[in-house]
Amino acid sequence: MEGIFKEKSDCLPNGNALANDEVKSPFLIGVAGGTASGKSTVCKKIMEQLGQAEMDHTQRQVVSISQDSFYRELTPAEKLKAQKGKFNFDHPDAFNEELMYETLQAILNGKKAELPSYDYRTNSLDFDNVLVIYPADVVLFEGILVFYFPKIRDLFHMKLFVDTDSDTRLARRVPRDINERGRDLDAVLTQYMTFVKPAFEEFCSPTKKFADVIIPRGADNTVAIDLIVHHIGEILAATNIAQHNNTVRTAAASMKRDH
Ligand SMILES: Nc1ncnc2c1ncn2[C@@H]1O[C@H](COP(=O)(O)OP(=O)(O)O)[C@@H](O)[C@H]1O
Ligand SMILES: Nc1ccn([C@@H]2O[C@H](COP(=O)(O)O)[C@@H](O)[C@H]2O)c(=O)n1
Repeated sequence: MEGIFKEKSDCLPNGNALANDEVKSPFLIGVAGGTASGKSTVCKKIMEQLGQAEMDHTQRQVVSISQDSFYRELTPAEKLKAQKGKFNFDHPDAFNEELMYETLQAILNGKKAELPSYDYRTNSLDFDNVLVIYPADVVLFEGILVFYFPKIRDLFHMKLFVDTDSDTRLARRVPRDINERGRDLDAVLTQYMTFVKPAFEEFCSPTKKFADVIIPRGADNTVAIDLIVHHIGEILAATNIAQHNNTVRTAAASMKRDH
């Protein structure tokens, strides 16, 4: 997985021009929570309320990425285990921590990144479906263990934890894994009892204490989502003003030079 970072572009696809040595460093928000707690749904709602969801992804000021893109590639023996539901995808070792850190660093340094999507049917990264992350103002990074790794946790400007009760999460995970992830009921329940539940208790749940905002009931909590959206809206407005001022300053300097 090399070459996922591209050099900083001078002119962004969303029309924002960067001065030669200016870096567009986004506000990075971590969104953690147990499996099927509603992390992706919360991110989607935030994007929708900010008017970003319907925008072409090259134009967005707010982008959302998933920790799934950083599952490490499995050895042939691990692949066989995974096919039988006997690989622990909820353990921190299932992720490529270094790549996750380097990618977030690159994004924070205003570089474009290309992330593979994740194919749950084959338990592997899908490099044919790559999500291009252009420099944005706000980046949401969601996943079960985004607050687990201290080095990564320290990169976030804001940390959200989606706190949905475990019965509800299991009731959502079962139909989702059967309908969308190509699993059968027996495998879903065995994986849940063997790996998912114990790993949630050992690795994910303890990271709730690092959150700045805990969102009980996930996407149903419209009050919490409204407050978060309001906060992000203020960040975007401040960024737009700063960019406008910078453009005016650059134009004034160039007029003065030409004179
Ligand atoms: N508030 C909600 N009410 C009903 N279903 C929901 C709600 N939030 C999420 N879901 C459903 O639960 C499943 C898991 O949600 P998702 O947002 O993908 O969770 P996560 O990203 O935490 O795994 C999906 O099928 C989604 O449509
Ligand atoms: N090949 C895989 C990879 C991951 N999982 C499960 O996905 C869960 C994380 O995704 P959420 O959208 O639910 O947060 C995690 O609990 C893994 O068990 C999988 O089943 N197969």
